Amino acid sequence: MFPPSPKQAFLVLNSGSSSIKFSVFEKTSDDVLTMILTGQLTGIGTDAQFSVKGAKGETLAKESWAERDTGAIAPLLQSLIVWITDRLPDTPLAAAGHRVVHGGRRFVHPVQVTPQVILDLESLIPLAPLHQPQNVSAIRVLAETFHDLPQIACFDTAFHHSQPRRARSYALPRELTDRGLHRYGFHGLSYEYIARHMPSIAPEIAEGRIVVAHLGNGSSLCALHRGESVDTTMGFSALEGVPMGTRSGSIDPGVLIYLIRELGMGADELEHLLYQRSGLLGVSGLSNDMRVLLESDSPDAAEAVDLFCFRVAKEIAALAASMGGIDALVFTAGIGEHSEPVRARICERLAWLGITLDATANARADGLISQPGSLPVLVVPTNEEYMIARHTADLVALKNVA
Ligand SMILES: Nc1ncnc2c1ncn2[C@@H]1O[C@H](COP(=O)(O)OP(=O)(O)O)[C@@H](O)[C@H]1O
Ligand SMILES: CC(=O)OP(=O)(O)O
Ligand SMILES: [Mg+2]
Repeated sequence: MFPPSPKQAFLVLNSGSSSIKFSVFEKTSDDVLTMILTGQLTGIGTDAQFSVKGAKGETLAKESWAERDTGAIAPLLQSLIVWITDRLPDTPLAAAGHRVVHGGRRFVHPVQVTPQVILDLESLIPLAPLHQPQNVSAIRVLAETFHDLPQIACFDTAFHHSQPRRARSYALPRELTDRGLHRYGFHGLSYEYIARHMPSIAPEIAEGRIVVAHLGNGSSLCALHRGESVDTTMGFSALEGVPMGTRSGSIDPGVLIYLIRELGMGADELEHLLYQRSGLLGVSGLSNDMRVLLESDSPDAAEAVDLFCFRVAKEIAALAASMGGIDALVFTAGIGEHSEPVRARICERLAWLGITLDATANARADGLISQPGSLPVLVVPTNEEYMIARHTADLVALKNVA
């Protein structure tokens, strides 16, 4: 008999465009990962707010970090790391795991970060300008703080690697496809978490054809068959697919040619328009936050919500067509998990697919929310941080890097 391996702690960072989500997990000798604290730094660049909860949901911190917020992510990350390390349990920190949005063609599995990996990730910044700089920044700040701490990069794009070529291709000349101008897909850690947990949540449908709607500030949908990604709405960048908080979603490329030629827009202006000024914010002229739009009586806000629901319903049907049918629909992420009216409106549009929601269950939003006899519709909370911790712990154990 080998002695049980000692406990290890893992720090997880999920750095987004305007927020950093973080968690600390503890791994016990039986390889179980338990979250011991989780928090977020939101509103970066406007009015940073810091909040942390413990394992039982108790509040450990709720502070305004507005006066240290210059919009730059590195100093905020340094403060965050100081806060976390002061409260780490006795368990030694074995590694840090990061969500990295774009893995390009090279990274199709989690990898240990090396100086070369950092350079490779930096070269992918143009493909994910809203996320990748923050992801790389988080890796650099941690490397400066903990010189010898192994860091593992886990990619949003990796889970979609299983897709057939036809789902990953654009109808472009072959030489451009061969240069990497193809569809990658994102939110893979979220879809992987859902796919892994479906067997325990709904074993009778877990191996079937499931459309997962990850609706948050960034939104995409994924067609899962036998637990693998076979198609998804985001493509080369995190712009394709449904409209999002501030992103346009799919748009006729002719519009872009028009904007360049007739309105004289340059690449930076176009990027800012499509990533930051469009989507729910652009249509409503009010906010990127679905909660604000649902509470507003402005017709433009109502139009933004309607456009969002219409486009999500259309993509659900499109992904069902990709799989030759659909056995279940799953809602997840900020809007998917928490917005009863948005789920109801999307599902109303899909009555023809055999979907009828149970209004009481939809209000409760816990597991199955459809009526008996309907195509099953579920709400499943996602947990990208757990998935990152799992990959990080597995890679550390495999390589014995800690
Ligand atoms: N109760 C709610 N009703 C409607 N929308 C909500 C609710 N709670 C959160 N949201 C939406 O979820 C979004 C954040 O989702 P999240 O998955 O955390 O996004 P991201 O990770 O992309 O930042 C917010 O912008 C907000 O619009
Ligand atoms: C890829 C992406 O859109 O991520 P997020 O939802 O965190 O913005
Ligand atoms: Mg997210």
